[in-house]
Amino acid sequence: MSLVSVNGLSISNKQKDIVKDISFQILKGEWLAIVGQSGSGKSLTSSAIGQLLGPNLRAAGNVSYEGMNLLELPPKKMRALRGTRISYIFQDYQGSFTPFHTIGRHFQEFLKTHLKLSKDVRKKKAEEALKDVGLQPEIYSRYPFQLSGGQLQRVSIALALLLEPDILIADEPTTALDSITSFKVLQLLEKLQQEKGCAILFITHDLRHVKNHADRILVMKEGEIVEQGEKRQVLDNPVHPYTKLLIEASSPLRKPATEKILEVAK
Ligand SMILES: Nc1ncnc2c1ncn2[C@@H]1O[C@H](COP(=O)(O)OP(=O)(O)OP(=O)(O)O)[C@@H](O)[C@H]1O
Repeated sequence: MSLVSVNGLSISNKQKDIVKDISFQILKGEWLAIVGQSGSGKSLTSSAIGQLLGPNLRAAGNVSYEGMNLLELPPKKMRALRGTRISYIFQDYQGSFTPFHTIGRHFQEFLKTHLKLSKDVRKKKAEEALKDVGLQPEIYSRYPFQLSGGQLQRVSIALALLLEPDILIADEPTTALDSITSFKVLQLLEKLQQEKGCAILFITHDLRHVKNHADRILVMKEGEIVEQGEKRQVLDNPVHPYTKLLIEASSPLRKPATEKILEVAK
């Protein structure tokens, strides 16, 4: 069942279209990965869904969610949806935290904005959420700089999932983490996704993560979707030459076709 339906989305600045008339669906509870070369428009696409584009960019088309076009939603309504029904986590998780506020204060303020609960209940909810992402309750009184990258990204996952959103948009959430920590964070994300039933729109460069976790894949190149389908179909029988190159380049057993990739990436 479709949760979000993107139809004819274009993103442009004054000079040109950067994302060009793309259409795709995010299905309820699925893990949809967007892959593609740097600059292909993955992040802009995910930002447009939550009206997070920079002021010099314009999105046209339709992003349908529960009968609304998210592109045209008044900013106040969009802010109310973000964090509750549609959540984000980013590569730059450090930037999501105020350095001189404890982790507990981040939870307190987030919950205060969205729910009417007493301070003690908010604290209890925060500690439970920390436990869900494998962190000790003591983390509540720590400051962001006292946590490792992996711990901090877990906290941002806990915050993003706190109000059980329908969709979590994860824009390269593990790029800044070492590979073992990335692996653990993504395992955790998949476990929570299964428990809570939310869909994940996952932006990544890394086909290994796609192989491990995605249900479906969208391949973007130069602002267009060149291929989309079920994971196995796309990985085992890629149709577009660019998808074939991406897969070839990510295979540890084959010599990366660097020259060809550079040529396609031009
Ligand atoms: N605010 C902006 N104004 C103008 N151009 C922008 C803006 N933000 C991004 N771009 C350009 O739009 C293109 C797509 O950017 P986007 O960040 O979506 O790419 P991406 O596929 O997510 O890349 P990466 O994998 O490197 O993060 C890039 O060429 C980028 O330079």
